[in-house]
Amino acid sequence: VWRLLQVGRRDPRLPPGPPTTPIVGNALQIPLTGLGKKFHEWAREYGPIYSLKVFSGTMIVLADRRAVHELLDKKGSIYSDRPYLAIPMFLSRGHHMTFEQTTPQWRDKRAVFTRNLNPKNLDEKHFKVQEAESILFLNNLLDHPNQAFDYARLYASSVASILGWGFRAKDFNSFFYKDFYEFVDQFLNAIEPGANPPVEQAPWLWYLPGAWKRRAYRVRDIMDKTWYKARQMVEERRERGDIRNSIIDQKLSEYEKDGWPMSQHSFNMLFGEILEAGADTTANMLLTIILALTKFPEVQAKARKELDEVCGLERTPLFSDFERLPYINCIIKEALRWRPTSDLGIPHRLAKDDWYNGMFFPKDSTVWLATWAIHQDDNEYPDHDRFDPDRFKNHTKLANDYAVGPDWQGRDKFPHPSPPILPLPSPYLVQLLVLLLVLLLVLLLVQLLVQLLVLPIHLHHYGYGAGRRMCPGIHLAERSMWRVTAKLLWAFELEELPDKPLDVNAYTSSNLVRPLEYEVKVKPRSQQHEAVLKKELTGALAFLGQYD
Ligand code: HEM
Repeated sequence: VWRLLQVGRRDPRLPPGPPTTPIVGNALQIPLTGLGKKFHEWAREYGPIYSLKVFSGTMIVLADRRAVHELLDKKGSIYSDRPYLAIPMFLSRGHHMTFEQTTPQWRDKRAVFTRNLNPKNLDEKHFKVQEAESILFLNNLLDHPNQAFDYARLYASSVASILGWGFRAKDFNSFFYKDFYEFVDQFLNAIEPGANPPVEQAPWLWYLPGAWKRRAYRVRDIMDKTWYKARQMVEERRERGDIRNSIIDQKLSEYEKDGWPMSQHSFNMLFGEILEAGADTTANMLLTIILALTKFPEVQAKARKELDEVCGLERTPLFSDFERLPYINCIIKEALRWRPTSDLGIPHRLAKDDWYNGMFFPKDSTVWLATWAIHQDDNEYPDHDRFDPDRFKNHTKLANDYAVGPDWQGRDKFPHPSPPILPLPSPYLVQLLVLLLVLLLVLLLVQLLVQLLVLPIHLHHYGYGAGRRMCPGIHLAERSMWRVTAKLLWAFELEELPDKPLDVNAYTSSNLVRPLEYEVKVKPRSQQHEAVLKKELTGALAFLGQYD
C-alpha cells in the first residue's frame, strides 16, 4: 500500500507544481482541452519552470526562454526525442514522423522535408506555386468577400498539396480540400493533449471502453483511406505518363530506382504529413493575421504606406521586395507571438537524467515548451494583448535566422552594431585598441540605456518550436504568410462589420488553435488595384493548370 501511494507523488527534487493526489498525481487537473492556456495559469502560480505528475510519469513545463535555449536548443542530443504518444501512434499505425522517436528512420523522413523545403529550393523552384496561389486567393476574396475563412484554408491546402503530391486543391470539392479537412479536423481533435485518458502513463487504461477509443478506431480508418486514396491518385496519373514537379514524384522515381527505405504505409503517411502539418497551421495563422489587421486598422495604414512607396500601383508585392518591406515581416512575427496556432507545441522526451538550476529532471520526462505562456508574458511583451508589429522592428530577418542562433541573448535581443574597422598605425596599436574598446563599451552602454528607457526590448517568438524538432516547414510557412499578407494589404482595406463585431479572444481550443468563424469587409482599395489583381490572375491560372 505504501509503495502504491508513492505513485503520482512529486519527488522533492523536481521543480515545484500543483499539489498531487496519490496514484493519479495531477492527471485530474489536466483539462480535456486548452492545455496551452492552462500552462500559462500554472506558470503564474508555480514559476516559469514547474512539473506535473501523471501517475508515475513526470512532465516538465518550460515557460522560461533561457531554459528553453539551454535545454531544448543546446542539449538537443537528449531533449529531441518524442515521448511515446499512444493515440497518434495508434492512428498512424506507428508511422508518423512528427510523433516518432528520434530514430535513423525519423532522420531520413525529416530530410525529405528539409531538403525539399529549404530556402534555395523554395526561392528558385517552388516560388511560383505560392505566387500563383496567393494571387488566386486574393481574386477569390474579390468575388467572395465574406469567405475569407474558407479561401484561406483552400490556399494553404493547395500550396501544400501541389508541392507534396503534385495536385492542386482547385475548389471546395477537391480531394485535397474536402477529404483532407474532413479527416484532419477529426485527427486534430483525436490527438489533442488531454482529450484521451493518459494511456501513455497507465497503459491498462487502453482496455477500458469509451467514446475516445471508438473515435480513435474511426479516425485511424479515415486516415488510412485518405492517404491511400491520395497515393492511388498519384499512381494513376504516373501510369498515364503524367510525372509532375512535386516531392512525391521525385521520391517515387528515386525509390523505384534505388529501392525503398520505408514501407508503403510509412511513405503514404509521410506525404500526408505535408498537409497535416503544413496546411492547417498556415491557414490558421493567415486567419489570425486577417483578424488582427481588421481589429487594428492603424497597422494596415502603416503597412500600406511602406507598400505604396515600394510597389506603386502597377503590381502586387513580390517576395523579392522583402528587404524593402520590413513592416510586413513584423506583422507575421507579431501574429505568431500574439496568437500562435500551436500554443503548446509538441512535447519532447528527455533521454537521460538531467539537472537544471538545482532541479532534477528525470529520464523519460515529457518536456513541454509553454509557447502561449512565454508569448503572453507582460514582462517581455508589455500590453501583450495589443497587436503591435513594432515589437519586432529590430528583427528584420525571417524567423529561422533567430530560431537557430547559437546564443540565446544574441539570438533574441537587438543585434548590436559592430564597430567600424580602421587601419591602425602599428606603434599606437595597443593604445588605440584600448581607446576603441573604451569607446565601444561607452557606445554599448548608451545603446543599452536608450533601449531600456526608450525602446522596450522584445524577444523573438517560439511559434515554430525549438531545438532539433523545430518545424521543418518554417521556410515555406514564412514565405507563404509574407506573400499573402503583403498582397492582401496592398490590394484591400479590411473593415469590421458594424453588426458583426470581432472578438480577438474567440478562438477554438484544439491541438492547433484558430479564430472562430468571423466575417470582415474586404474592400479593394481602388479600381486600379482590382484591375492589377485580375491581370495577374491570368498568368496564375495558366501556371496552376498543370496541377489540375
Ligand atoms: C505558420 C505555419 C506553421 C507553424 C506555426 C508551425 C509550427 C510547428 C511547431 C510548433 C512544431 C513543433 C516543433 C517542436 O516539436 O518543437 C512543428 C513541427 C512540424 N512542422 Fe510545422 N508549422 C507550420 C508550418 C509547417 C509547414 C508548412 C510544414 C510542411 C509542409 C510543417 C511541417 C512540420 C513537421 C513535419 C513537424 C514535425 C517535425 C519533427 O517532429 O521533427 N509545418 N511545426
